[in-house]
Amino acid sequence: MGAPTAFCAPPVGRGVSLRSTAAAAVGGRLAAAAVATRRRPAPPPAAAAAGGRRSARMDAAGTDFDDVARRLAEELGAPAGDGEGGAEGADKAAAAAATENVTVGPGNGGLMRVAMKHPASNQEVEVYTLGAAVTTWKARGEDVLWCSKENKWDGAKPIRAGIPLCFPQFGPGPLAQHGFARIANWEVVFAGTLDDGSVQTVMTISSDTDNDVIRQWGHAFTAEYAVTLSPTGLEVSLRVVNTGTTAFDFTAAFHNYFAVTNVAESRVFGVESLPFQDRLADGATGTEAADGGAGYLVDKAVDKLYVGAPEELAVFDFGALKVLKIKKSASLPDATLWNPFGEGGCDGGWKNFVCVEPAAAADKVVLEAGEEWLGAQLLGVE
Ligand SMILES: O=P(O)(O)OC[C@H]1O[C@@H](O)[C@H](O)[C@@H](O)[C@@H]1O
Repeated sequence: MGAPTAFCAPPVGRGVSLRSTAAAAVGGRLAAAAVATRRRPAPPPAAAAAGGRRSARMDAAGTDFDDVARRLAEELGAPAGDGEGGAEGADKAAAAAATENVTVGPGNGGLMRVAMKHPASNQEVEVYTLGAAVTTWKARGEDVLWCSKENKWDGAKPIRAGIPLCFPQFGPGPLAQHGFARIANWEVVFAGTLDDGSVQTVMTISSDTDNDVIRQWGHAFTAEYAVTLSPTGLEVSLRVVNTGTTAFDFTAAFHNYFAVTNVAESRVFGVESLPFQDRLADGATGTEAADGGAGYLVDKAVDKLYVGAPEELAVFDFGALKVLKIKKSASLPDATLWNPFGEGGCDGGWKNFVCVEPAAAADKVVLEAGEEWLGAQLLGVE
């Protein structure tokens, strides 16, 4: 079968559109739901890639991920479609799938949640409008992402689970740690099935969003976050558009919490010999040791920003004999590796996660008026 090759799925399909009435959550809770079926809206017009970085809309053809996708699809018996729908019957099926595979409603703590299924590949994902937080991703019935048992689900704090979205500031700085994206209430603008059978939800925030911290940042922007399930795996992409008349800059990251059986028996591949900034040593710079292909063993606290990390990174969970793969866009040139390794850290569940976080952080992304930036990652599991 032809595995999807576009890293960022083409935004055409049928689905559930939830304009602000549905997403108009009070304190992050579901207030009302108005559901209609429509075509996925066109994205903002493409603008110049920011700061000379190339667009994150990458073609995954020819990468290991195509092999992952093919194997996954074969193993899981995904339909060998040629992507050429169009018949009336297929249209009806697609329309039905749009609602069958997507459920929108209150989740933990009554917070609004979009739950999506991709039955052909036996994957499920949950995304909350609070922080556009992907909290759960199940592949073949198993959790790939870690979720803290200490979450209160009360909207007061960012959700510690899955893929917190860090924007427009990664780490500490003038704004709250990791920026406002992970604590803002995002508006769902699309949730449904795309023409290629992928299942997607798209959420946005902008300078018009009613949020004090966004106002405090003071820049005119829109941010659109797309979460897509396809036979290839889970893809998330963040598009930021400067809608104002003056330039601004930002940093960003996908703060992946990968679930592992035991962090001390996990190895991270792709960081050997890379330059890094050590956040546990006031940002001191260094170069990671060569690991001879054995990977980085997470056997003590680590909080490093690798500068110029490769496009593909992986975590090997020896306990489960599982490989978690990340393919990141060139617009996210860096990657953080983090685990507090101890009860004194932020969460009692530290033994069961390792964070590998594609980031644009060592250098700020500069967006001139009218420009847009797109950062994306594709996660797979073997
Ligand atoms: O506790 P938070 O704000 O979610 O951050 C968790 C960690 O996130 C990582 O990305 C940072 O590198 C760490 O320094 C930080 O401790």
